[in-house]
Amino acid sequence: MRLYAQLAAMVALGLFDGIGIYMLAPMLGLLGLLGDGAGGTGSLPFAGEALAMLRELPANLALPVLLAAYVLIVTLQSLLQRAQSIRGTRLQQGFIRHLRLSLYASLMRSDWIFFLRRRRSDFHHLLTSELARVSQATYLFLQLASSVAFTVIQIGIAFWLSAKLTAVVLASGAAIAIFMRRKIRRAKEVGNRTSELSQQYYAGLTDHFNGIKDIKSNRLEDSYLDWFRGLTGRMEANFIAFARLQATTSSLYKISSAALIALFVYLAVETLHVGAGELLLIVVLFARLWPRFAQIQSNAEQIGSAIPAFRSLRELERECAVARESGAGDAGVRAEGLDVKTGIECRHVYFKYDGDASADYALRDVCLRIPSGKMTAIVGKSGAGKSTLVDLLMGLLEPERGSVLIDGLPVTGERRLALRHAVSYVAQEPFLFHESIRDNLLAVRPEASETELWEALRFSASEDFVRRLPEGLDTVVGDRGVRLSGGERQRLVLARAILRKPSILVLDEATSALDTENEARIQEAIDRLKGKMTIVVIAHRLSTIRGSGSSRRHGAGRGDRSGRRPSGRAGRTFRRRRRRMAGRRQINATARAGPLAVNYGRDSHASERYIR
Ligand SMILES: Nc1ncnc2c1ncn2[C@@H]1O[C@H](COP(=O)(O)OP(=O)(O)OP(=O)(O)O)[C@@H](O)[C@H]1O
Repeated sequence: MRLYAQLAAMVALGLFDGIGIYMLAPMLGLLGLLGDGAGGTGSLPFAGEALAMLRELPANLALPVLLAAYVLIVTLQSLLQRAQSIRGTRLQQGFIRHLRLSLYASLMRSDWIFFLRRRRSDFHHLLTSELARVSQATYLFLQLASSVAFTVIQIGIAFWLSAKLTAVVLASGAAIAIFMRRKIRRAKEVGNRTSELSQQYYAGLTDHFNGIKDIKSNRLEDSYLDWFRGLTGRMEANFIAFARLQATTSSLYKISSAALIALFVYLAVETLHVGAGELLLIVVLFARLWPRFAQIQSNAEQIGSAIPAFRSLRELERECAVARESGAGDAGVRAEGLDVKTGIECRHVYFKYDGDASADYALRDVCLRIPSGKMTAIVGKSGAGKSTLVDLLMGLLEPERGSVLIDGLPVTGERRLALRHAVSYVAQEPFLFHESIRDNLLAVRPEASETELWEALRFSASEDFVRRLPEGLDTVVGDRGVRLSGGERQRLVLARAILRKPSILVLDEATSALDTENEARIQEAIDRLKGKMTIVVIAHRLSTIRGSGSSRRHGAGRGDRSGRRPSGRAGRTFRRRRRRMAGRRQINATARAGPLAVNYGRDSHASERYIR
């Protein structure tokens, strides 16, 4: 509706402008510059009548009345123009915000695998640079619509004044427009290149600043500078190519305009014998119209160059729609956290990252059970698939075959979201927002009280160091928490995870950056959580898990709690199992408090063993 109102305003503006110009005729007639006869105002519709009416007024009033009418028309036109320009900006910004929102929401609702397959910098690029190009193009589109409406009205007026002359001008205009279509195609090519180059620019910058420590410590600055110099050179050349294209079309329009006016005057005077009033108005109209043609062309070129950016945005939105998580953002679906009563189970789960048939499985035929309210550790060497397994357990990934069950029910659709609502995850590389410690903690539970914040900090052995900071809870942690040590970051992220009071706590090598003392404190705290929540711990080595020396250690290829190899019957079983597992990639999951151990190898049949 707003767009239609805007178009109606554009038409009105064109009419006002035409009337303004048309008023020149009686004005000139009144001043005696145009005759009354067929060659003067007499040849113009209404102009002769208007002049006759003005002449009936007292002599000293005619000119002021005419001038006042002129000022009124121009004032109305300006007021309309003002309203139209504000409405135009509203329309443009409304459209851009809608695009921004729908793209961001689509990204947020896409599944995890979608993010694993895409480069993050592409999202930044699309949501900033490409969106800015689309925003500019939207503004130009409105301007173009306004120019077209204006032009059509003025051509209508010109037709009314002199159909023959207008037909000549329009035919020339059409010929030029056909010729100029090539320029619009060329503008699209330049636009494609702009998209590619700015995508490379964003991706490069993101990578380089993420890896700035490596660059600085390995003295790689010069090679990155060379890359930057090369890319910015190409961007500059591309920009100049576009400016050249625009300058060429603009000068072509100007030259053709001069040639046309010359032809036009010649035809009017020598062949068509047009009257002076008519000729004057048509020349004024076209002198004003021609720049509009040029502007339409220039706008069309710029819009053409932004079309690739618009296409990329639509394409991303389409991809997000395909990757949309079921239940995510649906009206009425309110994900409440699941309460795990008996446990989480994997039944013959297969998973691979690449959809390709020849791609290797990251997990093959995995069966395991994680009892609720206890702590389960998943142990295996690097690349064994621990993180993948945990992502499946958290409902971030879906198995290609097999199923993940909570309390015996498969995790699909809404239950997947509910499961994630119940999980607190502490990643291998802890992430903190560039905000205060308080804000970082409140991000997961805005209603948490000061006491709860300190409790969580105490739990994660962070209380002492936070109290020592000059601004305490209000200390800003820096970009990704750069102002804190790795261990401090890990402890804060752990505090944040606990603050959510999850029913499942997943710790992915969460104590790897801690010294022995702090690790022991955290493990004591985790011990206290047992029975209150289900805890899943990922570790490279069994030794990472507290009490591996003092508690039971399970899994093929390992000795008993004293570190000695078992002898007798147990020893034979132990050696047999070790031989069977030799050469296989394996994961051992040990339940400290429970009797569960899981062993499986990439090429073996999954086996689930209960020890004791
Ligand atoms: N995003 C991904 N795309 C493709 N393959 C992946 C991806 N992430 C992991 N993989 C592959 O899946 C396998 C298991 O990886 P995963 O990260 O689960 O192992 P991990 O046991 O957690 O390793 P680490 O202890 O080193 O973190 C590896 O072979 C890895 O190369």
